Amino acid sequence: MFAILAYTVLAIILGVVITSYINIFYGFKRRVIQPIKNKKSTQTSELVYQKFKQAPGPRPWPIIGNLHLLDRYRDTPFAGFTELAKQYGDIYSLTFGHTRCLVVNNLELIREVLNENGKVMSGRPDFIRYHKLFGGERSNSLALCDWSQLQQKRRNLARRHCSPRESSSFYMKMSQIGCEEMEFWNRELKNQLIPGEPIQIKPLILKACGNMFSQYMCSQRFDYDDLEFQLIVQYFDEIFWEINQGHPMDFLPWLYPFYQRHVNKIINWSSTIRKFIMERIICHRELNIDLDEPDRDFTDALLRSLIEDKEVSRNTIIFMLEDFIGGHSAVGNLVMLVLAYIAKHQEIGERIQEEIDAITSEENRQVNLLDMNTMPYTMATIFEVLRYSSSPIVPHVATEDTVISGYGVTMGTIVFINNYVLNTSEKNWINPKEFNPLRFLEKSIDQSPKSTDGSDSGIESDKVKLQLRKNIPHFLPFSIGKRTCIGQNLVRGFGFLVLVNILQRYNVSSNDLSTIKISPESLALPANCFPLVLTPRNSI
Ligand code: HEM
Repeated sequence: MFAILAYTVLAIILGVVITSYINIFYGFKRRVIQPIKNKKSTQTSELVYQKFKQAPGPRPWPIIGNLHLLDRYRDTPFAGFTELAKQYGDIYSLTFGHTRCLVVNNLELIREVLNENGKVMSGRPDFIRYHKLFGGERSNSLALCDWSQLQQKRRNLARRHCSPRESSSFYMKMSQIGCEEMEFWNRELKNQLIPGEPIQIKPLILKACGNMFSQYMCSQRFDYDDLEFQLIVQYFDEIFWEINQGHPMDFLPWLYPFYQRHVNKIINWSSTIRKFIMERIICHRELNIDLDEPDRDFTDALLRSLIEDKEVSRNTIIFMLEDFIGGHSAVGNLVMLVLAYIAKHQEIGERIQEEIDAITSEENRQVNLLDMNTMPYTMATIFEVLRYSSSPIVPHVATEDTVISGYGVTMGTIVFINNYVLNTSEKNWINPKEFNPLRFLEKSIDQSPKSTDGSDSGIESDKVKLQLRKNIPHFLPFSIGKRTCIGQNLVRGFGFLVLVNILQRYNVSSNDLSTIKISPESLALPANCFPLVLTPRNSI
């Protein structure tokens, strides 16, 4: 009896392994057939079909494919991809579980994928976690859905409000909201701060960012001691961390039952957030919308589109608000990282404070968004954090068979865009391992003598005025192409305001630098991260 059972189990395991291998091997070997112009033919329209091999790569194993190759790089998969590129070249294929993957490791290839082939490379992976985070359906999410007409519509709807142009009325609104919120923030901090003692500052920064986003998009702010608000800010932060982590379940979905508790936690975070958005924001706004008046904010624009456009559903707008309000976690985590690097390199904080003081000392005022262009070192520090943390670009998926750099890419292939290699390569940066904001600065074109009215706040180094380097082709923190980040102006604007308003009033340091643990390849910090010491500046 026992022997029969053992043989049956063995036969099942063998059957699973063989089926898995056949499946993986088929994906590994499959060629892509694409039409090309017939060079011999005199008729320009005549097409012939050519078979394209997939990019080279290691032979996959049954069940796991090539996942074992990244075992050493669990926390730094893109460093692993960079290592593998030394063996297989700048473009290579892998198999994770049963899924074919392509990794591209230089700027030309990245452009070929995201710009030239954007139309067929704009899907997203079908991970279970992505569905669970968005009410069971990842197409509800702007960042995790496949490309579609609805997505185009959602992006257009969001663009005006969520990508405010410099000196537009939306930009000025952002500035005002950010500055006012930092006044609330400062009062709250004073209540909590014990001089010289470290403070867990992350929740407070996230609440400030959360309020900036909800005021900007929904004209609504919440008290810092509002328990529901505190909870959703915390849950958004948990989700930001979660989304930035890889998970074995993504490529081995049969592990799902073993991670049921984790998945339930994710479902609870996102459903609590949605309930909050529904009850505390949308419900009473729906009653008050006046279609004859211009839109006050993003929520008005969404509610208007709900009434005017049959394709837009209530779900669409709830999830869009969730996506965009949730952007505050990215900004909060980014600011925390900047503060961490300032705690590690005190001279960086001092140089930012020099820029702040040059602007504010005469007029004794808050820094606002109009000051951003005269604070190049501050912006360079934010960019250096973006470079140094090298936040990964969300993976893309080929929605049709296509060809990249002469290699066939089969439909469903997940494409990893290795921007880590761009950010860390000695070909692109001098001494890339060094944290140095100056790399984002260059001599100012305007070398006019420094004005004497105190308004010139440009950092001077050996009497040379510096300005921010713009359009560095290999620096792509927000990606390029069809699915580029919609929130980048909000990141720059609100991130800048939070940072300068903190440094205007406080010196930032740490009593124990060893507590500052920063994971490479990620902007996300754990919800419970390091404390910092905020010391009021003498001049304030
Ligand atoms: C430091 C902060 C941020 C960084 C580094 C960042 C970076 C990125 C990157 C790399 C992508 C993927 C682009 C691609 O797949 O090619 C992306 C997508 C996206 N981001 Fe951001 N982002 C940040 C903050 C924000 C904020 C604050 C918002 C909204 C308020 C936002 C909204 C979005 C959306 C909606 C997408 C999806 C666009 C699409 O797939 O069509 N992001 N972001």
